[in-house]
Amino acid sequence: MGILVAIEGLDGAGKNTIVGRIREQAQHRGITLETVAFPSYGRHVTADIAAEALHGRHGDLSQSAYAMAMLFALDRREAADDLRAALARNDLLLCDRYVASNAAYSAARLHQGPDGEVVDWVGDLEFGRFGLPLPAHQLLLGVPPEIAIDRAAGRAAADATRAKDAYERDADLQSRVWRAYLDLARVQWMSPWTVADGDDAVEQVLALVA
Ligand SMILES: Nc1ncnc2c1ncn2[C@@H]1O[C@H](COP(=O)(O)OP(=O)(O)OP(=O)(O)O)[C@@H](O)[C@H]1O
Ligand SMILES: Cc1cn([C@H]2C[C@H](O)[C@@H](COP(=O)(O)O)O2)c(=O)[nH]c1=O
Repeated sequence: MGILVAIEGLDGAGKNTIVGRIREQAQHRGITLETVAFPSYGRHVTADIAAEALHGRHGDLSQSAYAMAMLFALDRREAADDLRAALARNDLLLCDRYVASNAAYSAARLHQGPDGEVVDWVGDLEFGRFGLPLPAHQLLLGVPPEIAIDRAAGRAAADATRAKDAYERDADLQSRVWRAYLDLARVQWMSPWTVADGDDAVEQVLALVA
């Protein structure tokens, strides 16, 4: 039975890049690993509708923080059996975004803290009612908004399929999400957290299964 580790961070922080580096190092070290990214674009309709809403479709759907969080939560609920199976056959299951993304973005949208109503609602819904596995560890990529926003802009300029969505275009929201993530890490929401980047992030994750 393996462990689930969630990689969290801002849009453009470099989560996908770090996950790739951890995968490469895990292979060298004989650690069995699977990775999964949320939202599950192209696999679950809930994820695709959420993305479409953040690109201006589906009327006023994206205006509701709770409606958006519910779509992201239902996307993970559909993946729950696959997550448990991946945990059973690997040392490490690495999630590029997990439940804490919902907690951080929802809290930031609603101007609430880590002890606010929406963070409790996300935890109760996803870990309680939906029975999603708790992460053994949550790693927040220590990349602040001014850097993450630049990286997301560079990516959008280089790749027409990565145009910025409503969350990525909102610099104030990104700053509040950063604060929300730091708060979740400070209170060690749901499981142990660390904040790291680059080689430190890679080594911290691999040390959990060494
Ligand atoms: N350490 C780094 N230094 C400079 N650029 C980086 C670094 N890590 C990632 N990038 C670049 O920043 C951009 C965003 O990286 P990436 O796609 O890994 O971020 P992400 O956190 O997965 O983003 P999102 O959540 O928005 O999908 C990419 O163009 C990537 O090449
Ligand atoms: C999984 C998840 C994501 N979000 C937010 C975070 C991003 O701004 C968008 C889309 O995610 P991507 O990594 O940029 O593709 O959705 C969220 O609010 N809640 C979640 O659970």
